[in-house]
Amino acid sequence: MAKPKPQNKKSDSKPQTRQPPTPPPNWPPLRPLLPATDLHLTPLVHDQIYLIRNFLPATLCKTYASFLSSLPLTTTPGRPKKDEAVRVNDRFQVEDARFAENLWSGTALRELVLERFDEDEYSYGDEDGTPEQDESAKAQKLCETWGGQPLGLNPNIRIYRYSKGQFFAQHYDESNTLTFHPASTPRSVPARTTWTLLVYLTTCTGGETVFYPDATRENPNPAAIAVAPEVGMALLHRHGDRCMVHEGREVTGGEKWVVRSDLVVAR
Ligand SMILES: O=C(O)CCC(=O)C(=O)O
Ligand SMILES: [Fe+2]
Repeated sequence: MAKPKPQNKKSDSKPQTRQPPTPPPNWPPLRPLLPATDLHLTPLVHDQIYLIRNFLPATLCKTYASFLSSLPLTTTPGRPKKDEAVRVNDRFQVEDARFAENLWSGTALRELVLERFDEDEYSYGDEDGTPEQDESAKAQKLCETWGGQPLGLNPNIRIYRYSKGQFFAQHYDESNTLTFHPASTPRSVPARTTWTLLVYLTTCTGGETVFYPDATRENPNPAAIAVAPEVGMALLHRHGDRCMVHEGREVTGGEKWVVRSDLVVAR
């Protein structure tokens, strides 16, 4: 059932500004991993939500959840700022360009996003076109899908732990502008975030990430789309102007651990 829409509530995806910067933690290596060839970017809602199952294997998720629980997580206050969504979880936030780069290039993510972003639909090198036409059509589709040329992940890394009773109320995720320093070049470039990345490290009862599609004339009462956290699954969803209203449903059993970043594209 569709829920009433929040009144422009947003998540606070901006990095902290007033506190002194948190030093990057000594993250465990992102190993073992499944090769990109064993993984798929599966559309859940075309052009809006993609899933990558087994993005991180269960053993690595276990290592991470236990490592992350040693970090100084802070419980977000129940009372948000005026235009922020109610969010009750324990959280750790850090600016860490190196970890963001590892999560992008050191895993299958970069390859899936850049090469295999529309596997089901796009057939590279089929009989209908020359290789050159295919390349330029693919490049165009890539920029359309991701909102620009993908550069990497937002160094603003957020870790969430939701225990029983914790949740993230309905909101939109905003696009943020930033100056991005791709690992491959010595220069920084103007960039912006276009998609949210969530990586679930655990499964739990409740705690689904639920999306509420807008009503249309053809479908005035669209069903909500609930994604139950799966160990090691990554979810990408479009944010900014075309973000779907979504929430993190209340966890009713177990703990939900999430790593959050955003896809960064050239402006
Ligand atoms: O934890 C979830 O399921 C959703 C998190 C979310 O919406 C956010 O980080 O903006
Ligand atoms: Fe969100």
